[in-house]
Amino acid sequence: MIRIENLVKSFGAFNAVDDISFSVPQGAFLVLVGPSGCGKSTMLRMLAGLEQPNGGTVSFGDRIVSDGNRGWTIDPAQRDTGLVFQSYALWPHMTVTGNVDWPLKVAGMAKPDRQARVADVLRMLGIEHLAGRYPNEISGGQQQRVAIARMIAPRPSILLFDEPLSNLDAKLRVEMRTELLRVHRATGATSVYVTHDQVEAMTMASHVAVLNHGKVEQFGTPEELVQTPNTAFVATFVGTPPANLVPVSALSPPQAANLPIEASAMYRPEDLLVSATPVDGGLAFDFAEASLVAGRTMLTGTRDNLRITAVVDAAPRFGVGDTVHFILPAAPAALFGANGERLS
Ligand SMILES: Nc1ncnc2c1ncn2[C@@H]1O[C@H](COP(=O)(O)OP(=O)(O)OP(=O)(O)O)[C@@H](O)[C@H]1O
Repeated sequence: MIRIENLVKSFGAFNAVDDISFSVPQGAFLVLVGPSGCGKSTMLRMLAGLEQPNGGTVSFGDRIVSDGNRGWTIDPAQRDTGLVFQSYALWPHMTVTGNVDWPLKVAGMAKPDRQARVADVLRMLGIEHLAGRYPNEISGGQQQRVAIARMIAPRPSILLFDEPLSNLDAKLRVEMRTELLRVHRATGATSVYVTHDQVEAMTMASHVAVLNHGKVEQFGTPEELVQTPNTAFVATFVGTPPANLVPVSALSPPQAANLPIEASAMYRPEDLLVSATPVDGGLAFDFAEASLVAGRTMLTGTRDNLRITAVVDAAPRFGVGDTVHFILPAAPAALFGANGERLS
């Protein structure tokens, strides 16, 4: 189990991590997701013991490993964690085997045990045929597999990943997500995974912490975040495509009736319809783009600073310069106040 209580990390007067608390059970796949600068990497570095918190605690199981209130933290090497970064950071002068063997050697494992363990993890990552190659003789995706093999070889009980797939091309990223989850399950470890990509978060996580400005906007399962977003930020950050948020002041009279004028209404893309001709209660937007998604059409319109997306079974063909009329359901799926808090 990982328990984080009232964790704070400040750089000067600025709180990069601002009083964060949550816990996940053993075996969880926790994803920390949020926009650039929200404090994800700082959180992960505190879990790894690379950064000393200024307040609060981090516990692994029953053991407190960092205590910001008392000003101490257990050394990274003594925390039973493994860390993989975006850059693979393999040792260039060592072969794949040498790289994966190194942490076992440092841990004082006997040679025959090391050989067996290296063979095991190379097989687990599907890279046994690369054992004798040097890092500059293998691809980026293969290097990342080696980095992951090196991390799991000493059997850490907590696996920490900092944007591990961001250097890979789109197709490989999708394949590696599945691979990583397989490795996570095979090791039985608890994983913490940092990404700014909400799709990665929603497809991989058992638990998600959505961070924004050093705070947790919402903590929950991917389903909870999509079905019941607590804030306007979460509503428009998660989901493929994310929900639409329309200021009540921009709605047509039938939809706006009885809603507070300063609020924003949430509509799910799959609850909207589109029309090429004006419709009572419809909202007129400039056509922006359309694409096919699993046999349905995803259609986006823009107007001033507003953007709205519908996913529909069939849509007329629109071109640049056309007006699209979006038809909203009678009531929004959720309502958020001016400061982003959920009203209903
Ligand atoms: N050593 C440091 N000194 C001063 N400020 C720092 C330091 N490390 C991080 N910060 C600041 O703390 C905030 C959080 O940084 P962090 O790297 O944790 O964000 P992040 O969510 O991981 O962002 P990204 O997705 O861009 O990597 C940022 O505003 C950053 O500028």
